[in-house]
Amino acid sequence: MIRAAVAGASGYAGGEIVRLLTNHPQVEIGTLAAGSQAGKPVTSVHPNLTPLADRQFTETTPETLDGHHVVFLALPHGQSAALARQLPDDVVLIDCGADFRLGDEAAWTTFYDTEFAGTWPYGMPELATADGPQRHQLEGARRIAVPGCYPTSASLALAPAFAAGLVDADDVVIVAASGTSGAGKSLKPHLLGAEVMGSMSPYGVGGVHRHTPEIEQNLSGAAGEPVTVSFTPTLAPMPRGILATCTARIKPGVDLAAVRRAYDAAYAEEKFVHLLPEGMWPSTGAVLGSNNVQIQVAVDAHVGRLVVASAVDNLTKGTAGAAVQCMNLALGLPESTGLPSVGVAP
Ligand SMILES: NC(=O)C1=CN([C@@H]2O[C@H](COP(=O)(O)OP(=O)(O)OC[C@H]3O[C@@H](n4cnc5c(N)ncnc54)[C@H](OP(=O)(O)O)[C@@H]3O)[C@@H](O)[C@H]2O)C=CC1
Ligand SMILES: CC(=O)N[C@@H](CCC(=O)OP(=O)(O)O)C(=O)O
Repeated sequence: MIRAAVAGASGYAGGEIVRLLTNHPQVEIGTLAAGSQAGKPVTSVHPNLTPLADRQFTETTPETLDGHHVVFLALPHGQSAALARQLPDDVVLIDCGADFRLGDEAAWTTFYDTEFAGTWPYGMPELATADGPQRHQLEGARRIAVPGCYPTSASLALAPAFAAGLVDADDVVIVAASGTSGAGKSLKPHLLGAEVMGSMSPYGVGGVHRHTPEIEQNLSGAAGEPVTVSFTPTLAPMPRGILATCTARIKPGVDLAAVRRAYDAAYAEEKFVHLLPEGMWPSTGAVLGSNNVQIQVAVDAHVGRLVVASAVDNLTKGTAGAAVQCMNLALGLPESTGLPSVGVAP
């Protein structure tokens, strides 16, 4: 059995990792570490985790995380690097924070207020590049940076078009709506029930959201040239889910059939990323609780733009599902082991 620990297990991302691990046939759940909730019963924070009713959160130290094959880090940004440095090299460390996602130190410094910590292999197995999906970088890896939730949705939506050379690199617009769990569970006055119920609002507007450089990094890798994007996130009155609507200027002569061929080639063999049949459009409800990504494409010939919509559950494929998928790849297990490919509906 693989012994796995989770730091930040009392948070939304950590709780979702634990939920998935309870259904993983080859994982034994070890330390569940927390901050302020250390010492409390696991089910006092995550009442859905019934099989762990006799477990308590422990403190987060290198000692409590010792003795595991895998350690998941689901801590606030900037807190993973210090802890990671104190854990052994041979442990598989999977970081759900942003600390090790970016390759460009200048981009990090522009968008984050902590010191640049370095770059780990990026945990998006299906991400298209000119040489095919990048999952081979994760096979046998001992350090993996799990993508942000918006970058998961937007990058999987657009990367096949860039890898196939169907769109221009300098005219990409992404507007994405996220459920409130994307913001974590610490108290934020603008996220009280009264503020978000029955209301939608953009935030991080004007190219300042920290996921902008992460999306650009992913799409530039697919395109083989620098890609710039205009990204606007929106808060939606729902607990989970992201719907990203992405558009890009399409190259002359590219039609819908060529677009669908490119997306089919990228995702036909993928278990979790699905190009929907023509006429169906992604919805957050259809991917809820699953590791799936739904994608649909259209060509708006009137303005010469490719339109791609994608839906993910921000806590599953957007974080914890990707983390477990990466663990499977790192350890040589079948990639989908323990991961739900069927959502809950309605
Ligand atoms: N929510 C999402 O959809 C996504 C989240 N992520 C990333 O995952 C990480 C966790 O996010 P999320 O779960 O949403 O955040 P939460 O605020 O819900 O959880 C944060 C976790 O970190 C713990 N923690 C905070 N400070 C400390 C500390 N000093 N020492 C030990 N533990 C500490 C908290 O413990 P306690 O509550 O006990 O104090 C809690 O378990 C972040 O880096 C986030 O960016 C990535 C993609 C999507
Ligand atoms: C709704 C909401 O607030 N979402 C978060 C993104 C969550 C995410 O993907 O996480 P990382 O912080 O790990 O990059 C935000 O916009 O900051």
